[in-house]
Amino acid sequence: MDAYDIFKKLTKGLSFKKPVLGVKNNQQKTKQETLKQEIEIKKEELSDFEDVAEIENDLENSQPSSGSEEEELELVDGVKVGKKKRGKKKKEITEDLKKKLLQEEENRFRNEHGIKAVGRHIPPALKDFSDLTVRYNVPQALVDTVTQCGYSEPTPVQRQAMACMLEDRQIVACAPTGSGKTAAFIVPLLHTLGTHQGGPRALILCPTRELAHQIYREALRLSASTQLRVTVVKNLKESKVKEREATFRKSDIVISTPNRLCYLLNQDQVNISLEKVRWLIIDEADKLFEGSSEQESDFRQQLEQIMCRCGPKRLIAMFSATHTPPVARWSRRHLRGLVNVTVGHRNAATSLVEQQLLYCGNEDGKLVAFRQLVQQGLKPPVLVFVQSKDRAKQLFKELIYDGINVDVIHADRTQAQRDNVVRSFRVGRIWVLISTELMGRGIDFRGVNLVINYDFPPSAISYVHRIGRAGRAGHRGRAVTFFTQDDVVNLRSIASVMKQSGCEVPEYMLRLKQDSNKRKRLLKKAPHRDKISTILEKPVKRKLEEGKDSNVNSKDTEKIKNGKHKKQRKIDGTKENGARRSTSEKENKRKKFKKNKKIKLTKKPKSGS
Ligand SMILES: Nc1ncnc2c1ncn2[C@@H]1O[C@H](COP(=O)(O)OP(=O)(O)OP(=O)(O)O)[C@@H](O)[C@H]1O
Repeated sequence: MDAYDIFKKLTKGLSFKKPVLGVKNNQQKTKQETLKQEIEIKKEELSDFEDVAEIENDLENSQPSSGSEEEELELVDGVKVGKKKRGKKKKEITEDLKKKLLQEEENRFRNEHGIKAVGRHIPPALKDFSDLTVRYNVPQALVDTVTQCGYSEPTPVQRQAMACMLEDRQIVACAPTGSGKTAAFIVPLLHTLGTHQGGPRALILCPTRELAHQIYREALRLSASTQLRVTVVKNLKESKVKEREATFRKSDIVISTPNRLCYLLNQDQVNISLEKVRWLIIDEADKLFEGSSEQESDFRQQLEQIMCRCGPKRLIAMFSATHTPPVARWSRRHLRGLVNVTVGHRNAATSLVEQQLLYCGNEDGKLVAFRQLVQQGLKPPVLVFVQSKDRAKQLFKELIYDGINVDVIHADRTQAQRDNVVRSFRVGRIWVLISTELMGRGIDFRGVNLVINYDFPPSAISYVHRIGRAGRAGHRGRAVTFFTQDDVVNLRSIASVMKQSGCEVPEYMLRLKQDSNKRKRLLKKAPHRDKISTILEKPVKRKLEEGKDSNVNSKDTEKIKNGKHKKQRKIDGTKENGARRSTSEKENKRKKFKKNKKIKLTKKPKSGS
């Protein structure tokens, strides 16, 4: 006991005038500050919450009395000055501290997994799949099915989104491509819906038919241990509509594009109720909300129609790898108690893909660059993106005659053809698949090694999704993006995405001026490009002949010099010296095809037709 303490005890209950109090207060302040610091240090040292209350008590008990608190003091034998009861207050402090520490621990866990969650009372992220059973009573059989699918631990988006959905929280989740968003919403649905009752009680909307089928397959896989029925809306021929209606009613989960669903709902002979719908999932939400105004977005009207038909208790969850202002605005307005979940940086490309930009000069240069990539050795499967159906067809014609195992998918192909192509690509019968933006989103082809953006993507968002077809579920991939002078408008935004995901890009690209009007125009209308065709314009040809172009190897140059290179055509379509492969089987087929086409065109229409 020092002089100060003796003095304090002796003067207990007496009041002093300012000068003495001032000294005392200063001393108390410094003591309190030291104590606070001590508590903070101890808190940081704590790793186990259980001990917190105990240590907090110890610290508080060792705390010297402050001016406002009375201390038990024996003045004369048996005469005691009372002490304030602090038990209740202490308990409150301990509870508060416990909560704070739990929250801190939760935040630390989220940070470790790159999860950001914004909203009120956010459910803690799952530590592993067994948390599903412990915290939410999810049947062990369902958890076992998840692990049997090869999912040993939840991905970051699954950790947070599953917990939110299982606590009936509406969410907007934005997580990198290939990070398991599909399972993130399917597993909670399977648990929430419980037993088979029909309905439907959950609707999943997505932008393309291909994606709907893929989600359907994943839902089937994950629901193997349940009695729930899952269906995908397909084939809406008049004759089949009644049949579809029946299947629809018997299903617990229905997957569809908004177009198909609204078409079915609006059929006169169909009477479908969405009253029982509990969950409405919108996958690739930003794609569906594309268009800056309500008039531009058909989807918003379709969504309103669907939402009006659903019961008042329906909940909404939106998922995508990219997040745009229209989605943010809409969700803020319509989703009560919303939790915004973001994994990593918003609108960032997956870090699993090694990205590269390749300047090709012009359209001919692109074809040369493509062939060079082939010569260097492509590791299939390879996905090639072009900007339109016409260009997809043109590139296909070029590559098929190069003997590449290639096919093409675009909106002009029949459903059967599209299904067939997707199946063949999945099983490895096709090595190179040319596609329009149709396959740019959501499609999960396991193990795509290389994505080639033959035509520059119309926006950074499109770029993120396209290259995200590679580097999925933890596997690494590569993306090569061709560009010409015509693509400079969007070059900076794409270079920035690359830089953000850790790729090297030339500094000048990040400093390029951006013309927002031009960029908006490009979003609405793709730039005009020359036809994809093996036309060697003079400067390129000269370079090739001189072997100056770094994109061309010596073999090519040799062939060009000897006039033996494949298929050179002039702009007017006549063949150049040495370009014909009259002996080749493929060339014969081509001639035959042309001949047949001519015959068809010159045939007189039948009378009466
Ligand atoms: N927990 C997990 N562990 C391992 N693999 C997983 C896990 N969850 C999902 N996957 C696999 O990851 C791949 C990508 O999943 P998914 O298609 O759901 O990604 P996504 O996030 O929806 O991608 P995109 O944004 O491109 O649509 C799938 O092949 C899926 O089987």
